[in-house]
Amino acid sequence: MDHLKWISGYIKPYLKTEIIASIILIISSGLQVINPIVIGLIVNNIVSGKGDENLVLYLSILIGVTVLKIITRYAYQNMFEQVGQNVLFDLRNDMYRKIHVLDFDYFNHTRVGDILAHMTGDIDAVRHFVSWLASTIVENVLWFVLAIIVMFKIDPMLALAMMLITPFIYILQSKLSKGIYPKFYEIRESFSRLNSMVEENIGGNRVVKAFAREEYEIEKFNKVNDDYMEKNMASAQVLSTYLPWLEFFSGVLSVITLVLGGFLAINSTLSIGALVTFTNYLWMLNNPLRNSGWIISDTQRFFASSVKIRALLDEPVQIKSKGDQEKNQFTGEVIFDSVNFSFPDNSTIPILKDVNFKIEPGQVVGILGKTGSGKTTLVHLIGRFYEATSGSIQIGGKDINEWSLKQLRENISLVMQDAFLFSDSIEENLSFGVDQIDMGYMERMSSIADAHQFIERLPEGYQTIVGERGVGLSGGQKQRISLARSLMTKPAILILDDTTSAVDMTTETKIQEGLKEAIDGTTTFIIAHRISSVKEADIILVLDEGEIVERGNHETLMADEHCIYHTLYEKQLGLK
Ligand SMILES: Nc1ncnc2c1ncn2[C@@H]1O[C@H](COP(=O)(O)OP(=O)(O)OP(=O)(O)O)[C@@H](O)[C@H]1O
Repeated sequence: MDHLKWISGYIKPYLKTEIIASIILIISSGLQVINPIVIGLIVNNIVSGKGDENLVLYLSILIGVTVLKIITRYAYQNMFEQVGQNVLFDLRNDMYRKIHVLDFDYFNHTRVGDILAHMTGDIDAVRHFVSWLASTIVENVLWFVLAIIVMFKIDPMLALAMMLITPFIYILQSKLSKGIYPKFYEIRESFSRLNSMVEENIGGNRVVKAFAREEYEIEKFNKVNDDYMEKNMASAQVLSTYLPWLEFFSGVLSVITLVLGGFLAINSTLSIGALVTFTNYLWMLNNPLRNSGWIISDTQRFFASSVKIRALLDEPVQIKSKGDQEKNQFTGEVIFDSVNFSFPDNSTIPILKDVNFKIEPGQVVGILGKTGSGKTTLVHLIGRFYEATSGSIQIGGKDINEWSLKQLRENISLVMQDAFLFSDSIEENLSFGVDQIDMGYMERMSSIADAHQFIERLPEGYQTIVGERGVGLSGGQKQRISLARSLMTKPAILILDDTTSAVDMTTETKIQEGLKEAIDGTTTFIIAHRISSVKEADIILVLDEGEIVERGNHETLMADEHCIYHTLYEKQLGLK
């Protein structure tokens, strides 16, 4: 019921169409009652020897009703499909929107394949319910109820005899309903696993090939595929247990009509015409019974899919935007005051411990430290991708929570470790964060990132499509485009997370020279493993197991021969 209430919220904007379609559906179902009565009248006329009296009228009614039934059925099916498609559109939009507000943390725990399964199979189960299933349920219930009412009017005893089977039908239907729901839930789970596996294997196909693990992966896939097949077989098994019984009871109705109805007709308690009418109504009773198995199964599929979709839509967002939306001048001051951080799912393991620093606008900060020491996590806190567990962070003179997320992130450019480019033209990739494209500026930023020259050499220059459906780029080329993209937004704070790790030293020096001019006035955090990348920074922070263990500039840090920085410098120069 809860799921019905939820989906009715999505139907509400299209209530007018839904109501008109429902009225047409009721009329169409009502029309089903007429023809059996008319056929009964024709038969009675023949039996009583009245012959073709009113035959033309009766035949006209039969034809008229049949045509009307076709028209009304076409009309309401079309209208319900329209509502279904609109609901599908809105739901897909809401899910897509939700994906964009969910935290980094959600994606740390959720497989992409799961989300894709919700956005395809699950959402289609909902559309199927709104477009077809809901109206089929109403239609079948109407047929059944109308047939019973009319049958009671014609011959209460025969109708009552037919009603005797309804308790059995009810028991069968509720058993089927209870039995099939968990099966569908398991199918959806298994389908998500299957999806994730395909998605991971396509993404990681190079690793699979490099390790010659194709057979192993195929075997792994076969297991998941087997599981999916088994789950489907299990649901088919439940259906095949109950469907023959529903079929059997619908057959019993025919037997009752023929045996009891025949007996009553022989005894002249029931006219032949009434018996023929009864036999014609059998279809209105039989069909809902036969359909009920599929209807219940599809409804449970809708419920199982709704659970998945609603779990995504209701997923709590930890990082909420509290501030106002107006565009504020943003200075690049960054203050960390006793900041501690642990990941929500691993709250006992501290990742950052008592981090304190104050960075003035325009300063360049180098962050060094062993792998896993917390460098990336630290800069992720600046963009509020995670919330500090304790302590406070001030950006641009305000507590970080007082900025709206939009304001904050529009003023911060983060070049991530893995340079991700969209399957689009280079121009589109570069202008991702800006509203208006200024080609001159784009080329200048690309030159600073040492990307302009190689872009110009590509088949279609800035219009070249890159990524999945375009040309392939080297790791260093992707990094350079990604750096140019971040410069395009003229951020107050620029964060470069190992951005030049894949470029050679000469290119790195060239980029550094260009950056000096481009980032003038921009607070810049440079995470690096090479000392050459941070040597010229105003402040260098050395992290070790989440703590800042050394700080200063190149000269002051080099003064201490025993410090980590000094040792690292000598190692990188090959002196140690
Ligand atoms: N989503 C996560 N959930 C739990 N722990 C995580 C998560 N992401 C990172 N960690 C852990 O946090 C610690 C710090 O990771 P972080 O990525 O900040 O290190 P890093 O210094 O940037 O490393 P690298 O130089 O290799 O990029 C590591 O021990 C890592 O295992």
